[in-house]
Amino acid sequence: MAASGALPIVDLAPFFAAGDSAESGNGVARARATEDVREACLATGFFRVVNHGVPRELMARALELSAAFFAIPDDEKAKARSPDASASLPVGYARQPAHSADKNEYLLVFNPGLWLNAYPAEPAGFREALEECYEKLTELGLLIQEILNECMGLPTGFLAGYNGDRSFDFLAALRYFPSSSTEDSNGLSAHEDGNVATFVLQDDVGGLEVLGDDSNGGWILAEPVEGSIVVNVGDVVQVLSNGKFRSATHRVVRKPGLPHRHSLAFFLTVHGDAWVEPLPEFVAGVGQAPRYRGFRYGEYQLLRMRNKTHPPSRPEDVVHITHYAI
Ligand SMILES: O=C(O)CCC(=O)C(=O)O
Ligand SMILES: [Fe+2]
Repeated sequence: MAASGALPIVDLAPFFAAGDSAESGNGVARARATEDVREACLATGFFRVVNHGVPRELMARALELSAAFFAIPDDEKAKARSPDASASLPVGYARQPAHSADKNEYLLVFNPGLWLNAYPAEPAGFREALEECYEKLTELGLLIQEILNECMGLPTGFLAGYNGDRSFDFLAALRYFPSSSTEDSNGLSAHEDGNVATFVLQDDVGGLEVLGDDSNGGWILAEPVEGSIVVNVGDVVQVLSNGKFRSATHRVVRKPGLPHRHSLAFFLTVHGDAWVEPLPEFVAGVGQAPRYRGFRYGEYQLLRMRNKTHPPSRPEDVVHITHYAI
């Protein structure tokens, strides 16, 4: 059961206003927002942003067009897939296999400026809405990365330099199937995201839940709030911070009697060649032993993908970030 309690709200307006000297009202407001992000990352790893720079009209339009896309017949949706089965990226439409515990279908879009995506022909305007969302969510992602840099106490611009390549980010348009009272309610099993941070827009159906920290226990409902974007930190930040910042555990639950649920999730990631290990600021600098071995991000991504394509028969063989724990 989802515990009551709400996600912390972070107002990003001061980052879009002019004037950023530490003494100005704006500087104070930025510092407050940064502290709010820090507290959320130390607790559950989840928060909600408002005044985030992604136009409301665009969010509503993208979700509406996404619903229109998923409503077309399956054989039509299946056409929005890479024509080349050996393509290096899983662009386009896919549906969870029937045996999967996850009950959803999705359309994946990679950086439109760098990759050839597979878009559906219908509905008109969907491709444009996805590409606009991609651009705006990348901007938001980089702003949040800058804020994380600040709240992790890293030298100015460190994360921007470490993660300056945008070729592995992606956007997922998701649709969850309604659940009948005779099946279990899982929509997306409890998991942590492997990336830097994830940004979720959702319709008004609800179902995204976040695992609370020790003080509030249980699952917290990330309720739909129009115009807001739910943000969670992923495994890369957890490792860089040597476990100090939480990669949030979350899931999607389907309640019987509710219609399909639609969401758009943007994944800010690092390049596959990026080396991920606890940063000195969180290890030697503070007299702590590293809690993770270093790894190449692409290796972790492949192992996680194999969890899905070849689910291990023993649950303990599913690869999580604990794979690299010392
Ligand atoms: O659909 C959502 O609200 C969340 C999706 C998610 O957690 C994921 O795709 O990793
Ligand atoms: Fe997730």
